[in-house]
Amino acid sequence: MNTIELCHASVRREGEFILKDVSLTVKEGEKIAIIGPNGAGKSTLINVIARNIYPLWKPEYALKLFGQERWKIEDLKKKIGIVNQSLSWYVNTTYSVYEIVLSGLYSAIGLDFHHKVTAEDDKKCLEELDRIGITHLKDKAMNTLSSGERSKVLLARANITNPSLLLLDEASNALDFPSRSELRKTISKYAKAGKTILLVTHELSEIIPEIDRVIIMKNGEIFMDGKKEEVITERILEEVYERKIYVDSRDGLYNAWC
Ligand SMILES: Nc1ncnc2c1ncn2[C@@H]1O[C@H](COP(=O)(O)OP(=O)(O)OP(=O)(O)O)[C@@H](O)[C@H]1O
Repeated sequence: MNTIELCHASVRREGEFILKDVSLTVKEGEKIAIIGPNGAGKSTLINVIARNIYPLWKPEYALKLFGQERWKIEDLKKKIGIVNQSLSWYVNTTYSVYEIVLSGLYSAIGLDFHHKVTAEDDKKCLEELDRIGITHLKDKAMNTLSSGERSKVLLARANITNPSLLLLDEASNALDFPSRSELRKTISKYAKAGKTILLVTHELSEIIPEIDRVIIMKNGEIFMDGKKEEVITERILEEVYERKIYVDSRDGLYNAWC
């Protein structure tokens, strides 16, 4: 089964197309990295898939998720875990880390009087905090955390429903070296558990060995989509970024600089 079938998605903002007729099929269990210059449309694509943004209507436009076009949004949200920079702003509140992670179960940001927290929900939250290594932050207010700590909370929140699709848009924002390494290991575990993963990143070193497909976006379009070894080359990256790029790889991980 395909987890994502997106056909002919276009998004226009302020008179400009920021996504231009993009089509994308992702098979169940696939792990994909999406790279490309700033402003290329990566986050827009992720937001279209998460149904946070609705593309221009045209007869050929379609978005099927998990084989279905129509979804009750609350059911869909439980199947998709998302980390992005907008969420990073939204969670910057006086809610505690525990409340923010737990509220992922209810597709909310923070707890409200109508959220009935069960013992099972509490257990899931504590497990997730432990998995990401942030149990010690449990009672801290979100607006007192460092950026890196906030990124870890978002990752825990994204996974609390045990979603089968993870959309990770610059999830490693502000993480230090050891935390990045931990993040790689965590994503690797999610990958081995069979989850479908779309990882948007500027850091090629985050493209874990389990990711074998890489999509490059440029100017609102898919510039290239293929096997990691064929896409991450100096020649292709130079064409995309329009400058001299050096690529190195070690132990299955890549690094690029210019
Ligand atoms: N609401 C909006 N109104 C106007 N322009 C927008 C809006 N949202 C996005 N854009 C523009 O669309 C383009 C694509 O944005 P998007 O965030 O998808 O890029 P990106 O590839 O994720 O970039 P980055 O790597 O910098 O995060 C950018 O030029 C951005 O300025």
